Amino acid sequence: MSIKYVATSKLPTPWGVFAMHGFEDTESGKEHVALTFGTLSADEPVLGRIHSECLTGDALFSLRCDCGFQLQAAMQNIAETGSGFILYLRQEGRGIGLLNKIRAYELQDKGANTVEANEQLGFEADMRKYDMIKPMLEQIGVKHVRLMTNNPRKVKAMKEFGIEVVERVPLQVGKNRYNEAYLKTKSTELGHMMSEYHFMDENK
Ligand SMILES: Nc1nc2c(ncn2[C@@H]2O[C@H](COP(=O)(O)OP(=O)(O)OP(=O)(O)O)[C@@H](O)[C@H]2O)c(=O)[nH]1
Ligand SMILES: [Zn+2]
Repeated sequence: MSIKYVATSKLPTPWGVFAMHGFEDTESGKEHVALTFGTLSADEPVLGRIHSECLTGDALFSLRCDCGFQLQAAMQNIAETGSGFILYLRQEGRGIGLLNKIRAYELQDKGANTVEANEQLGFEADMRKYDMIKPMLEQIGVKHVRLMTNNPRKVKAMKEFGIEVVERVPLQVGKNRYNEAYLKTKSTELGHMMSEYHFMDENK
């Protein structure tokens, strides 16, 4: 993998003005983004999130998953803390791509769970790789992280790449009647830590 830093711009959001840093994986052609807020320290732990692309949840308001709610909560937490980062990684559908995710959703509409659907399509449950994290964090100057996630695989991956995860910060938001079974499968089959999830108010 070779990750090339390309450019930085401002990204004004409802939670404040982030900086948006663009990266290219020159081997795969994938374009990744790092958002940063405030001044990041290389010596102190920084609040951050590694977020995998979910077009349906992040941009199309889907209630099938928790992604969009987690992204918003992470941006809000970072702004309230005064500093932090989000690595927005273009590995849609846990690495199988958007169209295969729609195929997987079709199978889930017929009764498969999220893991079974991937397997019926010939994929592993989670195909993501995290080797872009290290060069991206190097570019934004982060070495020690308070990681917002419920996913133990992300914590493990960061440690494998030599980044210290000082703390795992739970990010359990957006539970609703459409993603309840999906969240349960993430917990039982993929090892996610889910103890603090509460139902969202869908009328909000
Ligand atoms: N293949 C597949 N991918 C899904 C499905 N539902 C959501 N996804 C993808 O799962 C990924 C979720 O990524 P993250 O938001 O980083 O979350 P996570 O790995 O579950 O861990 P957290 O940090 O706890 O949120 C995204 O790439 C989604 O597109 C599904 O049913 N099938
Ligand atoms: Zn999602």
